Amino acid sequence: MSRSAHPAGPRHADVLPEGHYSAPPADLNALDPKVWARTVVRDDDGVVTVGGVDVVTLAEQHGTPAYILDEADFRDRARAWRTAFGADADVFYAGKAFLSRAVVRWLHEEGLNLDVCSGGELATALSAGMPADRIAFHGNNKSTEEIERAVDAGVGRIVLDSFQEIVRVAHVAQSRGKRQRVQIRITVGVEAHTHEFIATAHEDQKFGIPLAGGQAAEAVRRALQLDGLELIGIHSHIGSQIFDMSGFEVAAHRVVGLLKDIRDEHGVELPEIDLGGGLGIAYTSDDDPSEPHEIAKALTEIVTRECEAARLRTPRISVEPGRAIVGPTAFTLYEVGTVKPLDGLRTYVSVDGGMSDNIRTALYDAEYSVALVSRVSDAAPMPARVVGKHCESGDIVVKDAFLPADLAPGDLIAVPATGAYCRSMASNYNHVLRPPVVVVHEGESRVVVRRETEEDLLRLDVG
Ligand SMILES: Cc1ncc(COP(=O)(O)O)c(C=O)c1O
Ligand SMILES: N[C@@H](CCCC[NH3+])C(=O)O
Repeated sequence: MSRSAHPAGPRHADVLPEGHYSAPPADLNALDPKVWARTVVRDDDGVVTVGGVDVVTLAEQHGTPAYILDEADFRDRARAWRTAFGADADVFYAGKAFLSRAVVRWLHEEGLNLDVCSGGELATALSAGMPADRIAFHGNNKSTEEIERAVDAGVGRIVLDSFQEIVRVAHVAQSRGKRQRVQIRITVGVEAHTHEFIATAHEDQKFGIPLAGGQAAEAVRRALQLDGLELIGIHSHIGSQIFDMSGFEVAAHRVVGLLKDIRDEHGVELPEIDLGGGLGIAYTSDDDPSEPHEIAKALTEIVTRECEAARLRTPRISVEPGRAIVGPTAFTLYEVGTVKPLDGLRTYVSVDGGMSDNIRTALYDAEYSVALVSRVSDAAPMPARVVGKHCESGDIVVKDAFLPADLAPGDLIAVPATGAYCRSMASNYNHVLRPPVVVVHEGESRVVVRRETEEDLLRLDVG
């Protein structure tokens, strides 16, 4: 790594630029355990290590940018969810957050189930040995071919999302002489306290069947009549990156209300209720997420209380955390390419990736943290913006950050909490190659998803 001198010029502003800046952190070299994977520490020589491997070695061996995933942390968090919910509930990891065969094996070993939402995720899950009966198949527009594959594989449940799908799944199951276990996803009319694009239980959006106007009750009526379906429960997912449990409380109240109506109308008590995922994680030191045992206790109490009030047997609960398991377990390692101080504004730090490896900042105005990880620095904090290499001014990875004023090309910086929805939403914009996922564990690193190559891109271009 070369380290060239930066041009003279203001490297820290007296007046902070517009944005979400608070006072600079007391110690820029400190790594807040809230946002970093659990085995991350700074060595005596100032270099950050994770899983016992230092970031300079990781960059040399695997290149940058790279997603670095802490296996021990992933397993710990998965196990904590499993233990918190206990034997009377099921935890389905939401594969959309990040899925690879290694992840599927860890989930299997740690006793979790898996939520998939496309044929591609289903194929990954099955190819890595996840038993089909522990897979839930989601999606608001599953193709007939995807439904056939799911039914043929014997998935444990298909979550029905529309009236058309009720008929399609019943038809496919019946044509195979099967009875497919299904849940119906409903929208309960909750405005979750999160970004508009990731809230999913208000009525004016594409997911689920509205409770309002009796549509959900009608969907249940139809599903109960079809021989190809075994209706096992009702599903609700209210959104993502949520800290406030009150949305789940309202959702549980309304789902249980529907279970009661079903009992009264059909004389059937559906045995399961799925409250989806959506639990928030810390992206910056300002975020305070709950622990899995607190979430499990709160959700179980809400459902039990609502069922007692409705004189229903408490159904088996399932949840679908994605971000809360994988999000904190990884960071993205970048090399600084250019450092551009803009007078009276801030310093633009360009890295070798960008919106193609993390679209969340551009898409949701998401906030991230960042730290210099290849060395320590005693330099003053400078207001900075970490940007990528794409031909797009919105190509921002970390919008408002402080980095040390002596930051220079060749330094390694890392953005924590990028385990969820970064690799899984990565693109090839500008034909930039998607980074690898490197797993670190007990002093070893290994690639579980390799870096894309130009040959990969050219192979797709058959014209
Ligand atoms: C149905 C369903 N379940 C689970 C999840 C996982 O959400 P999160 O990663 O926020 O826990 C999602 C995504 O929002 C989802 O749509
Ligand atoms: N992809 C989103 C969340 C949507 C999750 C799936 N419904 C994110 O990065 O926050």
